[in-house]
Amino acid sequence: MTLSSAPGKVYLFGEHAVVYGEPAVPCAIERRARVEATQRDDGRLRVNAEDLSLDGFTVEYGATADSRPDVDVPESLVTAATQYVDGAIEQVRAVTGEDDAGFDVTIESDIPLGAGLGSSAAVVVAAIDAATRELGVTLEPEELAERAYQTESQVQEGQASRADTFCSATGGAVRVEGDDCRSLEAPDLPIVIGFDGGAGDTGRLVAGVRSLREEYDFAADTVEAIGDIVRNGEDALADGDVEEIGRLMDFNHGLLSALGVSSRSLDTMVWAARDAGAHGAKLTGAGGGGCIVALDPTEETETGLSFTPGCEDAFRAELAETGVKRLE
Ligand SMILES: Nc1ncnc2c1ncn2[C@@H]1O[C@H](COP(=O)(O)OP(=O)(O)OP(=O)(O)O)[C@@H](O)[C@H]1O
Ligand SMILES: C[C@@](O)(CCO)CC(=O)[O-]
Ligand SMILES: [Mg+2]
Repeated sequence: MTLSSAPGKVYLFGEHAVVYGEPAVPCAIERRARVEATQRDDGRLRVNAEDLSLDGFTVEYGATADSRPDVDVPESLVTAATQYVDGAIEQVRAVTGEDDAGFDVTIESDIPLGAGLGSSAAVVVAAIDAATRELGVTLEPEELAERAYQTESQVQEGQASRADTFCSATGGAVRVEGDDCRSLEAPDLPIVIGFDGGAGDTGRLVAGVRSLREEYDFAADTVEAIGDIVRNGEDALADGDVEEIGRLMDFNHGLLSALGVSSRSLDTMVWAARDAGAHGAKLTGAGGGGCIVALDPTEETETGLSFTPGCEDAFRAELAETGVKRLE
């Protein structure tokens, strides 16, 4: 049996635009997905994902595409639930050359699903790491990130960046532009997260931005302008200028909102954070619902958010210095 964990992330700048080759700066946070893998000798995959619904459920199915999951929940939920883990195991089989390898996989996660904190990337990174090690192969973080990216890309129908998976595999703050992925020196940031209890579908939100961008030149310009914000943000990060970082996050949120990926509750939380005196606030990740990220060294934003109708949870997040962790 092997056990690996990988962190979630927030985007300081650049989600969505990063899919079209603009740079982005995500930052890993100490909220983790833990994946345990044990090899089976019958070639089947059995996934136990307690956090996927309130009750949790176990899915057991074979190595072939037509074998039906043994679970009593709607088909769409099963598909949404299993596609990232399926894709991860496919990568494990490809990288190890063990096409018939089967696994019992158990997932436990502190990262809310579909909320912009990179639960999919964390689960995929931890799953590939645990299952490859179970077969005696240990991947370097870069190779692990690349394999995890292939999985996200497949699930998001070819429309994914390397940002979430690279950040989760390596930890810390990173800069991703196309296939150029590197670690960044970042100041210790006072990150506060607000969560509306909801979720957005990454694939659908990415598709929405893509069609806007194809239809309107000004939407394509908006995507490019997000790239300009990121470049300015890198300078502000290098200078440790938290006020400027916050101002740029505010601007970034406005452009994401223009691209149609915010929501009433995300906007409400962003304004609550600003009213509480945060340096800046924006949605994080794909949007549609889920989380915002704000910067505030005082307690005010966390307190303000916790009294904001529509905000289900407000908490401080620490930077995760380490990406994937090999626990057993
Ligand atoms: N604890 C978990 N157990 C099993 N699968 C999970 C778990 N957490 C996430 N997943 C998988 O990831 C999917 C959610 O990924 P999605 O990309 O939509 O959201 P996210 O990664 O949380 O947010 P974002 O991509 O915006 O940062 C779930 O539908 C499920 O397939
Ligand atoms: C919306 C997006 O930019 C981030 C999702 O966390 C999609 C991606 O980069 O693959
Ligand atoms: Mg995701």
